[in-house]
Amino acid sequence: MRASQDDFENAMNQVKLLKKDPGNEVKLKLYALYKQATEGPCNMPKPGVFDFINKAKWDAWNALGSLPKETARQNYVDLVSSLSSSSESSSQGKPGADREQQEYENLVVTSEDGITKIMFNRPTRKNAISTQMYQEIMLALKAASKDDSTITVVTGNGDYYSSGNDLANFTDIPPGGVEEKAKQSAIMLRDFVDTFIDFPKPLIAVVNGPAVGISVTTLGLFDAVYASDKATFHTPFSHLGLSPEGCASYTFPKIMGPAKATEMLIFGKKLTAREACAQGLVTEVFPDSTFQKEVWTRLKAYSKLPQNSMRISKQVIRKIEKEKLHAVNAEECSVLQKRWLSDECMNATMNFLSKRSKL
Ligand SMILES: CCCCC/C=C/C(=O)SCCNC(=O)CCNC(=O)[C@H](O)C(C)(C)COP(=O)(O)OP(=O)(O)OC[C@H]1O[C@@H](n2cnc3c(N)ncnc32)[C@H](O)[C@@H]1OP(=O)(O)O
Repeated sequence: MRASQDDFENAMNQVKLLKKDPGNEVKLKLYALYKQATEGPCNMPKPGVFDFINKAKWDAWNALGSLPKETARQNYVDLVSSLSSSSESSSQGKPGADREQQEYENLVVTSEDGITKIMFNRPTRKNAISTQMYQEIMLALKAASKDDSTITVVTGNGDYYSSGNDLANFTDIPPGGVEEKAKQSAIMLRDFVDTFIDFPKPLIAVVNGPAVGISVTTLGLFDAVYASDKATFHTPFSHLGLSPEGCASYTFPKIMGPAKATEMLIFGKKLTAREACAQGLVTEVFPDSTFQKEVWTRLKAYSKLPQNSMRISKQVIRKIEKEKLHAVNAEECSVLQKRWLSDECMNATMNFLSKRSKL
């Protein structure tokens, strides 16, 4: 089977996750295959002999001759896949060695061009948010709030932005029983949402695919939301015996009006990206084929705007709401603490985990 554009884009993301530097030779090969796959045969003038780096790159690309774009794309995907598996097996052979370098298990966090990017990285679980991942997201946001970047971006690796709360979180019951679990979860959720409410810089969501549950509700706390036209927005709280969180009980009616918010938050209506944009939850929708390119070009331009001015403007825009949002968050968490103990919620969770239901 030929590698699709999605496979190619996933492979490009995978390269950033490699735990071990693959070495210059492999990096040149990756560069050449990438150029061939995206631009076709080498079309650049040959760099001078003393321009060592660009000449090495040119040589590698030129050596691919007239290799078809599709074959280059496939070879790129295959090469990344072989690198990913060998880097995984070598890290398994040296427990702890690579762990120190990788700060987060479920996120990839990078800082470049004035932008800190926090990428959910559990693609095989559709980026479902495990208990550990909630903690990591809070840590990453707190670090981003203090780093040199001007804006912070949250996105997902793979085909989903995030499928929301990992429903297996509720299977890890502490010695205090389910009541204790519900209490701990409510505390964690409150801290988690508070971190978004208090985030001091422009916070942008790059919604690369479907979003579910808490990954949708928290969008109301972002400053801009850019979505691929493949993204959908789904808050199936009633189906799960739950109630809204992420301050959506306040932000959604405010953003889209109470009637539209009811359809989403009570009846679980799933919105397309264009519908979510028409309702004001999404800032702008892009065709999936050009999504990453268009959004990152724009974000790079925004990131060059004066840092202090952007911070202060955000403060002015949000200040009036902060106290209200914290109160809403506290109330939602207290309601959910009881909901998690309800038969409706427990049955829905068990049905999903025993594979009897899906959204
Ligand atoms: C503690 C604080 C709580 C805060 C309150 C938050 C509330 C919410 O976020 S409510 C929303 C919760 N999310 C869901 O109910 C989504 C459940 N998932 C699904 O319905 C489906 O997985 C899907 C529609 C998201 C994707 O379907 P499909 O494309 O068919 O992919 P798979 O189901 O095969 O998914 C692959 C793999 O990942 C597992 N998985 C996906 N999402 C979750 C999840 N949210 N929780 C746990 N596991 C998830 C899925 O079970 C598959 O696993 P395997 O079968 O073992 O491969």
